[in-house]
Amino acid sequence: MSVLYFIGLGLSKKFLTQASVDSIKRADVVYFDSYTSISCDITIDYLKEISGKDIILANRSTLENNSTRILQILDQGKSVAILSIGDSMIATTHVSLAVEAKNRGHEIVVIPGISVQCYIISKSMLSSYKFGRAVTLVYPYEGKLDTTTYDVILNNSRSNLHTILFLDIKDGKPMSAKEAIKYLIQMEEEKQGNIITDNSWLIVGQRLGCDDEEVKSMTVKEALEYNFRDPPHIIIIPSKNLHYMEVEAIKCLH
Ligand SMILES: C[S@@+](CC[C@H](N)C(=O)[O-])C[C@H]1O[C@@H](n2cnc3c(N)ncnc32)[C@H](O)[C@@H]1O
Repeated sequence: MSVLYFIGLGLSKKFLTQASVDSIKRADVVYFDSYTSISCDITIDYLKEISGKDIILANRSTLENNSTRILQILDQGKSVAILSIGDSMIATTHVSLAVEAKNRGHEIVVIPGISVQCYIISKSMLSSYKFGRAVTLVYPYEGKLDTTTYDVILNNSRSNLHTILFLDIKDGKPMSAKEAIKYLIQMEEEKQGNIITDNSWLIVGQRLGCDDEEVKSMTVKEALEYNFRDPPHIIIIPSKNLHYMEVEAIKCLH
C-alpha cells in the first residue's frame, strides 16, 4: 500500500502552510496541477526550491484521462503527491483519482490549503451561513454560452442565498470579471429572470492572497466601467434580501 497525497498550496507564497511543505517533502513523486487554479507567485520553480524535489507539471490529461500512470507508481510502492493552488478538493476534479487509488488499497491523505472559496467569503464579510451552491462560469463552447451559471444564481436567489462564481480558465487564460459580467448580461437577456440588472450588486475579488489584492463591491453598471487588475478574479452575487449588517458590509467594500 502506498500513500497518495492531495496537497493544497493556498493562494500565494504567504498562505502556503508548513503542513503542506512537510507533506511535499514526504512524497516520492510530485505532480503540480497546472490547470485547476493559478497563483500570482507560487511557481513550479518555487516549489522545487522549497521542497528540494523534482516536480512534474501536470495538465488535465495527466491527472484525469491518463491517471493510470499515477496508479501504477502507487502500485510500485511509491508515494505520490498532487499539489494544487488553493485547496485540492474545492472546485477541482481530483476526487475521482482519490477514489480510484483508495479502491486499489492505497491510503489517501488530504492536506487542506486556504481555498479561494473561504478567502472570498471571509473578505466579503457576508454571512457564511447564507451561501448557496457555487458555480463555475465557463467560456462559450463552439459559440454557445452555457447558462447553468444563471440557473444556479436564480435558484440561490429564490432561497435568499449568495452565489460564488468561479471563473473559467481555458488554455491557461483565466476569465476576467469584466468578461464574466458581459456573459451574465447575455444570460439575463436570454433568460429574463431579472437577477442581473444595472443596479445589481456584485463583490469582486481580484488577485486574492497577493500583495495587490482587491475586494470591492460594485453594481453591474459600475463594474462595466471599472479598471480591474489582472486575473485571477472571483465574483459573489449577493442575495437580494440582505441582513442589515450585510448591507453595511457591502457599503464598507464599496
Ligand atoms: C476552479 S477554481 C479552483 C479553486 C481552488 N481549488 C481553491 O480551492 O482555491 C479556480 C478559480 O477560482 C478563482 N480564483 C482562484 N484563485 C484566485 C485568487 N487568488 N483571486 C481571485 N480569484 C481566484 C478564479 O476564478 C479561478 O479561475
